[in-house]
Amino acid sequence: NNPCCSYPCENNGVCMTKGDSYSCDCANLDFHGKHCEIPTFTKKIKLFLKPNFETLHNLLTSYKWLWNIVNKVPFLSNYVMKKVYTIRSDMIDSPPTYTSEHEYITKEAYFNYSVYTRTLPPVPKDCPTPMGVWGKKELPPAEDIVKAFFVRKEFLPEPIGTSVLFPYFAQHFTHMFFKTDLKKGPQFQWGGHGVDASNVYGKDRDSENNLRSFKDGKLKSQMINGEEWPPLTSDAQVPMGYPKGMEKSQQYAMGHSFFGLLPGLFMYGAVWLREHNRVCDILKAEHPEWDDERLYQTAKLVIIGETIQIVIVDYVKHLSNYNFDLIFNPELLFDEQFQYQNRIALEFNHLYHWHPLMPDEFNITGTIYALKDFMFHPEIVVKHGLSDFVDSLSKQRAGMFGPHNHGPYTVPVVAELIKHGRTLRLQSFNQYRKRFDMKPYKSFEALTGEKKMAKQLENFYGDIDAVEFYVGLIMEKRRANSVFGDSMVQIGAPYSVKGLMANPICSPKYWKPSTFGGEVGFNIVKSSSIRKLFCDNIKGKCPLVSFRVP
Ligand SMILES: COC(=O)[C@@H](C)c1ccc(-c2ccccc2)c(F)c1
Repeated sequence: NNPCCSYPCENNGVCMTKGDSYSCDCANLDFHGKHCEIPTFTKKIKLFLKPNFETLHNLLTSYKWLWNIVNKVPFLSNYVMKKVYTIRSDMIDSPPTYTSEHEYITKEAYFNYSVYTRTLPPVPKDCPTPMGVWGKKELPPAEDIVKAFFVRKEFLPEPIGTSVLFPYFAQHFTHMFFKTDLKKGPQFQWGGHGVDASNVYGKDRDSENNLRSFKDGKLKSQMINGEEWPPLTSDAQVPMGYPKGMEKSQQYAMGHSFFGLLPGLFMYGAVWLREHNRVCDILKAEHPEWDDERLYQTAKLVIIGETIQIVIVDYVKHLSNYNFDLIFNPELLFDEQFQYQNRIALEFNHLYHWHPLMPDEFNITGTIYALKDFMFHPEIVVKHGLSDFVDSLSKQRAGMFGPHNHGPYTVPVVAELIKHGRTLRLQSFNQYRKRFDMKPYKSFEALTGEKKMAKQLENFYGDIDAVEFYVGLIMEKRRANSVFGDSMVQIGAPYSVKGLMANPICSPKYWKPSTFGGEVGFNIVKSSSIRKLFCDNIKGKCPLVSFRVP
């Protein structure tokens, strides 16, 4: 059978069968030899000089005094940030190379936008085991894995003090580009492959037109108790997945049909709506001669810019837990070869399933809501007011990403995710470790950092090289004072950084004052932060707005 099932080619060499033998294609790689195992001379030097992940991570998350200096010296902080941009982005194939439908390169991979791209091709169908050659003939039932390792017994709080504001930001932000079209299949998606602010403005022109007021560039909204909120679907006809029996007066219209489900998403929908309309007022004051369309389109670009700024300096800064202040500055890449194009990968979608961060109940200024009382009740946010709501989420701890912390409502979601990984024949966790420059784990104990679960995992999978992608991410031991394990950072960071910096607004032709309505708009982008996003849109005293509990 297929000799490529054992993945004999190292360093991203491409395995090609020839009858029942194989050859490794090492073209355009810094390696050669039968298995692309021999580095070229220059590569040897680079590999020697490359600091290993462990040292880098420890350096970045300790030595506060050192980073306080680096953060203050632009020459140094810009140098470090440019390294982060280039090293991370270079890990992503651009143009995209594989899809879930073929284990070899096809023209589909480039021209078919309606599927997620794949960083590693699917395991060939004619292999001895689901993971190639390792492990058992059959993978254990997903339900058994979930029951044994994922189900929450008691809420495990996130160790560094992440607040519930954080996972809701993650969910609202990533629903811009994680839009699986399950009717067609788990490899199909209907998103725009990047930060396109479709979570605010809707998925297509039709939805956009229904959400716009067509006055002064603004989006439709309604005033309730002196605060600005999203309109109702009776006023803005966009598809919102509300359950049948739901009261009409609670059916709010937003950019994504899913956002009516959770008040945390409604909160972000509301604050971005206010921010868009606030920016329109500022732009109109600057350009009284501009019509509705120009105000709308320019405000939209400002919102995209604000989103990327906030994601880098607040959101990613928090989850990386680095002492180094991350910077959003596209100019750092202007003297590099850089592809301003992005394609959302299936693996990025899978790794971003952070449901363990969600608690089972929410404390909003003393009122406790069980998750089931939260769902499809966006009016809770209106009742408490935006200020008290964001303040409460900033004070409540999020859950830890790891084993035994999936709440009951998320168990079916994660079981389905594991099944999708199998349908789409994702390669093993260790294969992805190698693809992202990490050493594969040699034992189950090395992966989990303990004995009990390692033994159980071994009973299920038989071989460490047969552990599935998402299971590996969940079971991986976490480093001290980190939100995630090494693999989540090392695999997620390239997708994340590429997705942010390859946005068109970061390209030289876009990244200039005139794109954002002049210096005023440009400065709104550069000075935005999660705290400012809320405080600029809440009258009176600003509440606590933080991804970390006090
Ligand atoms: C040097 O490390 C990095 O590049 C930092 C900035 C970094 C960047 C992005 C992530 C990240 C990982 C998973 C999902 C979303 C973001 C991350 F965990 C760390």
